[in-house]
Amino acid sequence: MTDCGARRMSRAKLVVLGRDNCGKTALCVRFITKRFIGEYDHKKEVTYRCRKTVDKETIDLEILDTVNKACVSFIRGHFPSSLYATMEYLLWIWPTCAGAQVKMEECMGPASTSLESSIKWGDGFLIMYSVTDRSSFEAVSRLKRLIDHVKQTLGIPTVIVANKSDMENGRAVRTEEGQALARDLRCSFFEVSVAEGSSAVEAAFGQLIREVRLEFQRHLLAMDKRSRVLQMRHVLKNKLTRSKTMQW
Ligand SMILES: Nc1nc2c(ncn2[C@@H]2O[C@H](COP(=O)(O)OP(=O)(O)OP(=O)(O)O)[C@@H](O)[C@H]2O)c(=O)[nH]1
Repeated sequence: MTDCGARRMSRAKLVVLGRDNCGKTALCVRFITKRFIGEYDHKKEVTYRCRKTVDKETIDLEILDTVNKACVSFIRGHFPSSLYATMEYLLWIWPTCAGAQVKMEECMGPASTSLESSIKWGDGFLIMYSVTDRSSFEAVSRLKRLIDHVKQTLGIPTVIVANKSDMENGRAVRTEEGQALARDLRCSFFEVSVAEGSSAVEAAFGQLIREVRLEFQRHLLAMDKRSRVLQMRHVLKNKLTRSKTMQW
C-alpha cells in the first residue's frame, strides 16, 4: 500500500463502486484529465494511474473503475426475470446473511468474486450514486456493508458521491437523504455534477486521500505499539533468564 520505510504514504489504491450508469467512468476521467467526455466503453473494468498532490504532498494513485454489469448479466442470464430483483438484492446482502464461512463465489459465480477481490485490493472507496436513479442510491448501503464484511473491520476510508446534480428535473433523491445516509454510514458526502465541473470531484477525491492517509498513520502507530510491547517482552525475558543463571 505504501512506503513504510519513509513513514509517509506515497501510493494508494482507490476503488470506485456504484450501480451502472451513475457516472463512475466520467468521475475518474474528470478527476484525472479535468475533462468531461460524454460516452465511454461500459464493458471493461479499468485501472487508471496518476500522480496527484493533496495538501502539498504528492501521491501516486491507482484508481479502479469497477463494472457491475458482469454480476448483473450473470444473474440475468441464470435466473428468470421475476427472480432478478431478489437475486440482485441477495447478491449485495449475502455476506451479512451468510457469515464469513460461505464464499460469495459459491453463491454467485466469478463475477461476484471479482467484486470481492476488488474490495480486498483497495485502500479507500468511493461509492457513487446518481440523484436521478433511486435504485443506485439504495445500492449504497449494501455496497458499504459489503466493504465492511470483506475488509472485516469498520472505519475503512469511504466517501459517498451523489452525481448528476445538474439534472434537477429528473431528481429522484434529495440532497438531505444523501447527507443522512452518509451520516448513518459514517462516511463523508459530496454532491457533484461531473458534467459541470472539476472542483467538487477534486474535493471528493481529496477527502478520500486524506482519510486513507489517516488510516495509514493509525496502522503505523498500532504497529509501533506492538513492536514496543514485543521489545519489552524480549528484554524482560532476557533479564529473567540471566537472573536464573546467576542463582545457579
Ligand atoms: N447530466 C449528467 N450526465 C452525466 C454526468 N456524469 C455522467 N453522466 C452521463 O451518464 C452516463 C453514464 O456515465 P458513465 O460514466 O459511463 O457511468 P458508469 O457508472 O461508469 O456506467 P457503467 O460503466 O455502466 O457502470 C453517460 O451518458 C454520461 O455522459 C453528470 O454529472 N451529469
